[in-house]
Amino acid sequence: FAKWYRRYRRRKVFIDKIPGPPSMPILGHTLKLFRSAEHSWNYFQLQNRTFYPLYKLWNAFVPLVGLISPDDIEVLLSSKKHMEKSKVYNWMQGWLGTGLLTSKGSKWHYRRKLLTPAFHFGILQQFSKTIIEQSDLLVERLGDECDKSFTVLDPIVADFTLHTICETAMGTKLDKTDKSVTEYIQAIYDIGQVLIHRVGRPWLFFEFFYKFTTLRKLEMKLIKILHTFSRSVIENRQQFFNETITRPNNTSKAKERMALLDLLISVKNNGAIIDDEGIREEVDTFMFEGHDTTASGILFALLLLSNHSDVQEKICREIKEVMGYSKRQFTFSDLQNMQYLEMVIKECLRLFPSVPLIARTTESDLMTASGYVIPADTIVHVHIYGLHHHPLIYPDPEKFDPERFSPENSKGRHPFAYIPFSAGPRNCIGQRFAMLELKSAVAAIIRNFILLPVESPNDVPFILHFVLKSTRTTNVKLRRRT
Ligand code: HEM
Repeated sequence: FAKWYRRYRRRKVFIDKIPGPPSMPILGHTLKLFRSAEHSWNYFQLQNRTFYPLYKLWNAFVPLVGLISPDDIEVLLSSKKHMEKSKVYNWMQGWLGTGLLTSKGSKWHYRRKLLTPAFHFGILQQFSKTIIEQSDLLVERLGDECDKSFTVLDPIVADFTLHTICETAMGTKLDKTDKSVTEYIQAIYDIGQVLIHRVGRPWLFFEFFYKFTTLRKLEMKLIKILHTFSRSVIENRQQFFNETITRPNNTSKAKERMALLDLLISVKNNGAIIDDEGIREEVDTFMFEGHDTTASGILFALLLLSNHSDVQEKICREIKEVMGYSKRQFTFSDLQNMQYLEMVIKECLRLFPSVPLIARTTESDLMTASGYVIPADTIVHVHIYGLHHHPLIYPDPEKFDPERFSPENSKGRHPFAYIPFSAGPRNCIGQRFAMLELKSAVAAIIRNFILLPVESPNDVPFILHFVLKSTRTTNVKLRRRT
């Protein structure tokens, strides 16, 4: 008890030093904070706007602070010591196991080193053909929506990103008519809701209480749907792999050119430390991270563009400069040459970062650049959305202005002031893949359609979720571009 009390006192001194409302009793505060996922999103936003360089949530019993200053964020994210995610990520383990997103220590090191080559520049070049083909299919699908009073984009875009990640990283073509695809996308949304619901109910933090709830039963049902889907993807590829690749090729050169699932299967076949369950957890991790985040990025980009016809015109002009009057498909290098489009996507991810909040648990005391000593075992939030919208960092932060990312205007920006893909050793392994997919989809859509507004991006009602989500669908009007 004496040890616990000493730790509590230290945390209390730290928490009391941070400006903000007085710490509230945990239950009252939690009920207030988590009345709904929408309410908690607004509460986080308020904290971000009001306090600088850091804000506090909860109290010394469960110390939780949020960093806002880029200098402090740099100290945390670039540290090799504080790489462990916060405890909330553990609740994803029923679904994702300890895949790359949720693992820690030597397991994370081994897997990160193993999987990094699967996102090498050369592999991306290989994938680009599939990504561009899928973008053309997306355009074909959207063609049916032209001239309607509005189109709900969410299911169409989620379908595109799931097919793209499966056909590239997993080497598996999904059946367009298969119902399990829509079931899988819905299950990912629902499991996010379940986990967020749990975060807001402190009594459910205890496994003993949680395991008797209907929420747990729902979680188990969703996990079954998710695992059945990912296992079918693995079996499919394993069969193909065994039939076509008879002689295992274990050279590092061969591994460099392998897509993610092939790499995992070949490593397992060659007796390295990964088993079927290990492959399953990585497939689940990459299918989730690799489709939900990019879908959110594309949806918000299209919403923004529908409200900014001038930016659509500039993208069009750039496409003409790169392609001339040719109607041929884009290539990897065409997309690489579209620099203005890249600035637009970067600005979209500033305003609507697909992963709005990340969290770590400090392993030992952490001295921030602003002079606070955050005690060990504190949950530390990096509210990426709050950082990207902070008026001290971005003047007129709500304005959509792709020129912020021109080479001249980017000069001198703090490297940790813009972190849609996080930063440091645990940054997003799929960021180049994501940029390529976003560019390909947006370029193909703008080349073929004029987007007209149905709603404003300024009043999207967000909810607290792992991926940036609104309570509403994303709607635009599509007209064929002549
Ligand atoms: C617009 C799209 C994307 C955004 C904004 C994004 C953002 C992020 C962020 C912020 C993190 C850090 C998470 C944390 O610290 O908790 C992360 C990690 C990760 N991302 Fe992405 N991501 C995107 C697309 C992708 C894609 C396409 C893939 C895979 C193909 C991917 C795979 C991963 C993985 C596996 C991790 C965990 C890395 C590790 O901990 O070592 N992401 N991503």
